[in-house]
Amino acid sequence: MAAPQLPHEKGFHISWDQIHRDSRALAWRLDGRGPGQDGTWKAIVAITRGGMAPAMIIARELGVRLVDTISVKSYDHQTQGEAQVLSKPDPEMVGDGTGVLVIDDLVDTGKTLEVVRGLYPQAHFATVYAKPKGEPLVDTFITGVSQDTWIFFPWDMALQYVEPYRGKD
Ligand SMILES: O=P(O)(O)OC[C@H]1O[C@H](OP(=O)(O)OP(=O)(O)O)[C@H](O)[C@@H]1O
Ligand SMILES: Nc1nc2[nH]cnc2c(=O)[nH]1
Ligand SMILES: [Mg+2]
Repeated sequence: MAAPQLPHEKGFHISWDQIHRDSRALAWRLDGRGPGQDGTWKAIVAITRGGMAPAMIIARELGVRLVDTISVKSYDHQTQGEAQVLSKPDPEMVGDGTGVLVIDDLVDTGKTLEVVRGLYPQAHFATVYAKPKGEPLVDTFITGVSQDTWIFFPWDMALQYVEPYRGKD
């Protein structure tokens, strides 16, 4: 989990309940848009690690049983981040990506999707959240957030005590 790299004025804190609701909404948005019979999708590939949670929900909603992952690690250089593929899904299952849904939790700069799209040009790329710079790289997303927003996912957070607004009683 990369620490916020750019000055991010805003935080967008997502609960488990909200990521579940938004992932379900993405599933409904994707339903019937695949190349298969009745618009079905052949398989789902989750981009690790953030894409695995939405992918599980979408696979369950759309009845997709072929689910695999592509492991991608973003490096943070002084100048720019780049994404490196650590492991790939089963080539028999994925081929050029035809009928495959590639799922991630969010697209920010688009660097991750750019790399994966190069491998599977025929796949359909979907994320739950998108920032403006990454929007050209994604085919379907649910909620747009501003470029200066850092999205906090439930797996990155814990419930904690906060002081009363008016200080100690
Ligand atoms: O559009 P980009 O600028 O490439 O950023 C988007 C990617 O960054 C986050 O993953 P991260 O690299 O933090 O790894 P993780 O999902 O394993 O936590 C997020 O889950 C996306 O995969
Ligand atoms: N958690 C999280 N990871 C990111 N990676 C790139 N942008 C983001 C973001 O806004 N939130
Ligand atoms: Mg990720």
